[in-house]
Amino acid sequence: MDTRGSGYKSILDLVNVERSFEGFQAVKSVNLRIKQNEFFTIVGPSGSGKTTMLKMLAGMDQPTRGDIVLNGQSINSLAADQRPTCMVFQFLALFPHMTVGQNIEFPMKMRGESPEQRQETAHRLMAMVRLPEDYYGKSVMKCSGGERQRVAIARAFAYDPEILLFDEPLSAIDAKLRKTLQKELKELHRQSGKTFIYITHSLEEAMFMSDRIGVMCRGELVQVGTPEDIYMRPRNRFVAEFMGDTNIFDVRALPGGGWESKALPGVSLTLVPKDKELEGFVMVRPERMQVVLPDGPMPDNVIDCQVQDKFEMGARDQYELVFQHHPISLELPHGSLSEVTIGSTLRLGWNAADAVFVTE
Ligand SMILES: Nc1ncnc2c1ncn2[C@@H]1O[C@H](COP(=O)(O)OP(=O)(O)OP(=O)(O)O)[C@@H](O)[C@H]1O
Repeated sequence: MDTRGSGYKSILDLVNVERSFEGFQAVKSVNLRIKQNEFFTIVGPSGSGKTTMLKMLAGMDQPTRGDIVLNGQSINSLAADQRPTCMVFQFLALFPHMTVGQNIEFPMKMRGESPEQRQETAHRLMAMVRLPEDYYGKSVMKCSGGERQRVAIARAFAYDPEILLFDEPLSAIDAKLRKTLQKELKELHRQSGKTFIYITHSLEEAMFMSDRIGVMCRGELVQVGTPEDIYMRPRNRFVAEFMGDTNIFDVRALPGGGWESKALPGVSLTLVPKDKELEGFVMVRPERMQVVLPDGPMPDNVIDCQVQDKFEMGARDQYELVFQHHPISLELPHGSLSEVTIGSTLRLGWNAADAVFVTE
């Protein structure tokens, strides 16, 4: 699939990039154009080829076919240390016997910068990643996980790369600190003007941080788009289901008008087809389902469901229901339906505009 697009300045172009391991294609003919200063996130199930992609961009692995083009020049044959990229890992490769300052200064030392120059830059980078000034002489072994991650990010910036590559940098960090670091990384991206390419298993993190998201499945880049595109306008059923809970119904146009679904027998549906399709699947996100009240507005589609379970998820409540035997998901702000009991009947509905056509 060609997801290169046009009309903007790209820093990195992947042209038919493939990587095979003894006949097994871990990455299949990927075409992608990454914009300068973009925050681009790759998501996908385990084994879908995300790390293999990132390693090829870093020069730690080579494509078996295709070209990686940086600022218009192929960099396939450039070694990792000659590329303007730097990788930040989940299990950060800091030097344990060194101080925070020495770790951050390492790339500058390799470049032969003077101790004064190095120290000045190290302090500037420490301030940038919000490390206290007196941490300069502290052993990294005495830093917390979050502080070490900040040291690793500061050191990555000390290489002064054009592109920073992040392989799940926050996955080993607890939820509260992760949220803080996500905000800081986003701000760092904005301030630095560098291009970030990021891998995460957290869809929430991807949605929160990225300008665009690329979804991988079995080595293929199946969709590239803004977080809203990917969540609300998934290209196929895999992306719809991977990017969050969803209701999926098979649908067919009826000869006399209206639609039917095997999943919802006896219900005549109102839908707005994409591209004059006569059958396929539609997706309705659980938060787009509405509870139909006797004196409230009537959505285009209405079904009576039985409540099977309720899960309180902080600010949101999730409900599992069934229409006959078909599972239905509903998500509401916490406390919206305090009187509903398990086993009771709830009238749900959705508007035609909230049902998105997806291919198999
Ligand atoms: N050096 C290798 N030799 C053989 N197979 C490999 C090698 N590296 C990766 N693979 C295979 O390529 C596929 C993609 O691996 P990759 O690590 O890129 O996936 P991933 O999407 O990053 O997974 P995860 O989310 O679990 O980290 C997997 O099936 C993996 O076993």
